[in-house]
Amino acid sequence: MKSITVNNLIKTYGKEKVLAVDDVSFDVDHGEIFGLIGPDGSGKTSIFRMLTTLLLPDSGSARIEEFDMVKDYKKIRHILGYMPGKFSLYQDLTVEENLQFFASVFNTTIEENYDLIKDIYIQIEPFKTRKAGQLSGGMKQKLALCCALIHKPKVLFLDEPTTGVDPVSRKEFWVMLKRLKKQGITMVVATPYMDEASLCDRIALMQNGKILSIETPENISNSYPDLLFEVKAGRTSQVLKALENFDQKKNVYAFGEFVHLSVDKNINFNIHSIEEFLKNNGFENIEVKAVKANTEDSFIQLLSHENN
Ligand SMILES: Nc1ncnc2c1ncn2[C@@H]1O[C@H](COP(=O)(O)OP(=O)(O)OP(=O)(O)O)[C@@H](O)[C@H]1O
Repeated sequence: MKSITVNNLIKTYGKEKVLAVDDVSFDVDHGEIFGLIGPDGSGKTSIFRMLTTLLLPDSGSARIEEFDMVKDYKKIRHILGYMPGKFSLYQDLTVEENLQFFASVFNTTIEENYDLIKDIYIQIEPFKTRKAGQLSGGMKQKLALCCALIHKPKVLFLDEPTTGVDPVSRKEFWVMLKRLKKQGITMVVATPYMDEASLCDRIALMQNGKILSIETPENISNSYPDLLFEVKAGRTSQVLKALENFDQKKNVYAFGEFVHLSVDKNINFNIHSIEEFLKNNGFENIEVKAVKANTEDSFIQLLSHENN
């Protein structure tokens, strides 16, 4: 049996029937970290709200462990933890009071389940008398995770858990998630960060309420269908503008300090033609290298394919 099974979920909003989730199906194994990746408005939060029993679907079904999302919603609430994107904490309560509150909602105590949160809680324990509203972003996030874990859930939903958090805290957060995975907890994580996507076991790439692909990060990169080049020649914005007019380009976009340029694999293509083109357009110190696509490149490719 899978930990989560989702079948043909559809969700619309309002009289206009805005289609937020469009026939979405996927399943998640026990102890898997499953990523939902997509731009704002692609439907991630709506899926989370349905699976955490806070919102009814128009149609479709889902099971969390052995329970039906609609019929068994009360049982599901006992076995899932939810860390919503916007803060779930009571800003005027202290760190310890927040944790006690969440424990009492589930008829448990901090002591009873301390083992599961220990590694995370010791990092914020020195501030246990501080109000949650006065914590840094990284500490708030650790407290929110402790609160979501305090009743020992089997399944954990994390909606953009690292948005607005500094890079060091983001890294630490993923170390914590990997530890929870070792304890057998199933996790579904929505994130807009592509480097985090590659830390998931499998990822679903989403756009306009639909899942475009579900794959391991490695397979997503390996199945990239085009040739990909990394280009540098001075100011990225100028290189980008020039390469927009490169005849053989499929996609061209900024990628950190580089420009990434993709070209159809099936045409007879010589890498030197990129350098020549840039030289003819007045660029100097040109560096061009063939590179392997990562998750972000694959996502851009899938999106452009969908939009054409
Ligand atoms: N309560 C609502 N009423 C009307 N439309 C809504 C409502 N909630 C979401 N939507 C719309 O449904 C679509 C999907 O939104 P959703 O919040 O699920 O996406 P998301 O991927 O989580 O994006 P974000 O990260 O911005 O929350 C969007 O077009 C959004 O405007």
